[in-house]
Amino acid sequence: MTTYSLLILPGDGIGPEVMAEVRKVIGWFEKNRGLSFAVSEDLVGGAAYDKHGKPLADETMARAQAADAVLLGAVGGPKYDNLDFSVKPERGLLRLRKEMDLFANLRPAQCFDALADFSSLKRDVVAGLDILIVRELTSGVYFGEPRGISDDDTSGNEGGRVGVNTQRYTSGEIRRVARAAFELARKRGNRVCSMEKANVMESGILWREEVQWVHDNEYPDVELSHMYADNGAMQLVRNPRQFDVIVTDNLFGDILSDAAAMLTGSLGMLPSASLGAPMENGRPKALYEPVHGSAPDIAGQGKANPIACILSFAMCLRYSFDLGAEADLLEKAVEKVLADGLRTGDLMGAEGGKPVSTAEMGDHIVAALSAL
Ligand SMILES: NC(=O)c1ccc[n+]([C@@H]2O[C@H](COP(=O)([O-])OP(=O)(O)OC[C@H]3O[C@@H](n4cnc5c(N)ncnc54)[C@H](O)[C@@H]3O)[C@@H](O)[C@H]2O)c1
Ligand SMILES: CC(C)[C@H](C(=O)O)[C@@H](O)C(=O)O
Ligand SMILES: [Mg+2]
Repeated sequence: MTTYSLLILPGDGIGPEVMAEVRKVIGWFEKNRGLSFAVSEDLVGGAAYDKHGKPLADETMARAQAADAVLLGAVGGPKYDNLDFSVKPERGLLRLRKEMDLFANLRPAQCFDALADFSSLKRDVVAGLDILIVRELTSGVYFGEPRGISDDDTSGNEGGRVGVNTQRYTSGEIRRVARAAFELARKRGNRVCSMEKANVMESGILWREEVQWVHDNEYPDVELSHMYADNGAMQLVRNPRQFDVIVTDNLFGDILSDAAAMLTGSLGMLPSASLGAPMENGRPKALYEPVHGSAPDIAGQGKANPIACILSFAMCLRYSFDLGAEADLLEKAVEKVLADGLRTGDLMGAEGGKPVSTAEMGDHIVAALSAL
């Protein structure tokens, strides 16, 4: 029997709360489906800073590199907002992404039928929505050099300081994430829309040209369109179902995926997979995490929606372990509890529903797994 090694990094705020529910799901698959996971747990973000004085210890980084897959909750919180930039909780997450070279961040936004009335958009606009944002995750303005804050403003204007970040992309970085998007599109609706700002940024011009090059040379069968990212944001809200796969850079992908989250009803619904190149065993380097953050406003109150984190584990089953049937089952269990009207606070609207806590939602999903 194959044993899959999983490193769990719950992190901060609601991270540990939602990850506890994923643990229940993992336990269910071990007991009922004969799967075997070697699960270990470690610290990231503020929790790691409290213990080690940095948001990711080198030993944790090494364990992440060695694991078959990493599951992460969330990092950050007001307690750490005034720390030096180099040790902020978010730097721990960015180090994992960069050093594991997780260049393709898959952020699917699906609207479950039971939540179509709950979205801030009309049911007609979001019902049946199933789009996939592929966000480049290891380059762009998040990592470009030069960067920093200096006293170099010589214009004579007040303050005198300058903040600098650099948007930088190479052909290779663009081509590899474009390939990931085209591959995924072939398994879905066979359409890719690439978003950048080629009208104002040279990096956007290169992005457009390289995505087109990959298309023309390697994926001519996939339908490709290009859109400016600001228009893309508008189109996502106007008519999101026009899209199948969206491929975009690190910063635009961050923003567009939060916007896409609200199409599904709540940020608490959106999972993600961050994938790199295949390891020796053929599996991609991978980290799975909800799109949402540590939600300090509701942390410690049992209010967090664990579905984004649980669906991230479904993505882990599918993309790291090739367990598509198990992933489908878990997604169906989520669909069932939503159809049964169970709602964490973020999903409670005028149409009502049965209010449940984080732990109760996890219990119901596990019960649904047994019932399906
Ligand atoms: N991947 C990550 O770890 C990640 C992602 C985004 C933000 N952050 C960090 O989290 C902290 C808070 O950031 P923020 O407030 O901008 O974003 P956030 O995603 O934490 O919260 C935004 C809003 O959504 C709600 N929300 C988020 N997840 C939810 C869930 N599962 N269930 C119910 N409601 C949920 C929150 O209560 C809040 O009102 C910051 O330190 C930020 O840097 C971390
Ligand atoms: C916490 C932060 C570093 C992160 C990002 O900006 O990538 C988050 O917003 C995300 O969407 O995963
Ligand atoms: Mg974000």
